[in-house]
Amino acid sequence: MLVPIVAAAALMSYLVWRLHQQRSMFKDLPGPPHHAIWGHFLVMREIADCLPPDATPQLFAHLMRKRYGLGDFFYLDLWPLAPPQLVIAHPEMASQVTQKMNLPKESAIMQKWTGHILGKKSMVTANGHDWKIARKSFTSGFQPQKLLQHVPSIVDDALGFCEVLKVHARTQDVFKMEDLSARMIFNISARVILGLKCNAQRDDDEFLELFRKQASLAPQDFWSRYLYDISPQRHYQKWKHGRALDRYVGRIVDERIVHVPDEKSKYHAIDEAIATNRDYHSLSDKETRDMLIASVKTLIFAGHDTSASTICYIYAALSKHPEVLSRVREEHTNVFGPNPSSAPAMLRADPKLVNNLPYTLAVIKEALRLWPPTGVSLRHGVPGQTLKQADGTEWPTYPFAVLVNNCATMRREDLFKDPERFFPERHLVADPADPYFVPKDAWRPFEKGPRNCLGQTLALMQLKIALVMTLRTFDFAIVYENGTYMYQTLDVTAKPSQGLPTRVRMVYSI
Ligand code: HEM
Repeated sequence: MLVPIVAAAALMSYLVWRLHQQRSMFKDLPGPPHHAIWGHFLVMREIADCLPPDATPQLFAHLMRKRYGLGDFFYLDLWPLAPPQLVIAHPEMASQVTQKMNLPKESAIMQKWTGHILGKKSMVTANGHDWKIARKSFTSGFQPQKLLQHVPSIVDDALGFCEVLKVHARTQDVFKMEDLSARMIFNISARVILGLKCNAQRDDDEFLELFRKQASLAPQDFWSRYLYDISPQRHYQKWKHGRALDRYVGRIVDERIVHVPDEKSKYHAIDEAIATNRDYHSLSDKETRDMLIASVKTLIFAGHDTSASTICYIYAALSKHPEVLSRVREEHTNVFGPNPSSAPAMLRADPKLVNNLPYTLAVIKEALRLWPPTGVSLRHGVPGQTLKQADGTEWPTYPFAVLVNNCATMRREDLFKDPERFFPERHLVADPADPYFVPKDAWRPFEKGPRNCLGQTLALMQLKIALVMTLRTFDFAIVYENGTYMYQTLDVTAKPSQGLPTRVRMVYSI
């Protein structure tokens, strides 16, 4: 009887000591009101209560800054459920973390969210050698010049999307735009990256289904992202679907290794990566094959998920801002002529036309500012690496998880005048004296530095093409009912709530 009592007392003493040690770490650090026992849990609960339960936590930092008048950075004590955190909400400080120090990714935590989908050595979560090899292998396939050659096939996939929209326009039903746009972008990604023609837009495509099964097993709320998943059944499902996905992608990779396109001009991103590794490594090497498989999964998943939500945010914003819609339509008429059905042929003949759409680009940028699909870069502090303020004060990055919260930065009033307003014109202002001028490094939905988004040129290109193909042909009505509205939910990345219920009407017959 005595042994369990002593053991329980020892455990209690240890926990009290740990709690004290952990909470005192925050004594002199800037942050919201701190509780000696609860740390910042009470603050977190207060902020979470302002939002729907399934809202993405990437907005928390913005709301916290506003409510407690916090500065450019602050610390959060969420032990024992989450690691101690340093939150950054300022462009210059974000640059220190992502460019100057280039702090390593917080791989262990990120893998809890995405490891079963993308693999342990995914380019997004890996550090050091594993990251370098993957990034180097795929960089050339995403050069702007190389991507222009894919414009005709992107146009074809966007036309397929229009065909499906036409059916919805005829039936006047309400459908989930996020699902439809994800299917289009999935087709585009598979073609551009792998030279693979999928039919995700109309059928239940096996490749897309495998991804979706894995994504549905990702943590769906804030805390479960940090907690260990105790369900053996879910572990089994992750393992089973993961193996099926790896086999599927492995077959595609093996096929491309054997059947290299005859001309370099026909290379897709996977062919560029294989060519790079043919020069430096043996392609039969398991490590190289695993890297190719993990990278393909990462590129397809990271690419289609984020761009699909962005299209939704743009349609939602345009449905509320007819003046912006008129201006963007006018730009499309100026570039492609009055007949919307001329645009596909013109783009196929001259892919560079996609670079002549400054206002369309400004619309995309404004949607990404207000609703970034991945608004936080999660890094790990390093001993000796400190955050420096303009007055020379230094603040520790270690032992904290460092959250570069671009979502909060891009809603700052001192950086973006009228931050809650959807105002694409701000991205066209060149005069620094203009109050709407966007300061250097303040717009960062693709992050900056060596770990910035590899696919940003492709993302912007496919978004512009999708908008050219749809905006003059359809009117989009966003139909939330019973007092619901659009916000960003947490579903691996941030997605529009309820998949963005939409009804379309054809305004031009194609
Ligand atoms: C609107 C669309 C997109 C947005 C907003 C976006 C945003 C981002 C952000 C913020 C990061 C940094 C993440 C972090 O620091 O943890 C990132 C990384 C990455 N993105 Fe994107 N992305 C988009 C589309 C794409 C596309 C189309 C692809 C490829 C097909 C892609 C591939 C990647 C890859 C491979 C990385 C990891 C890069 C590295 O760590 O070296 N993304 N993206």
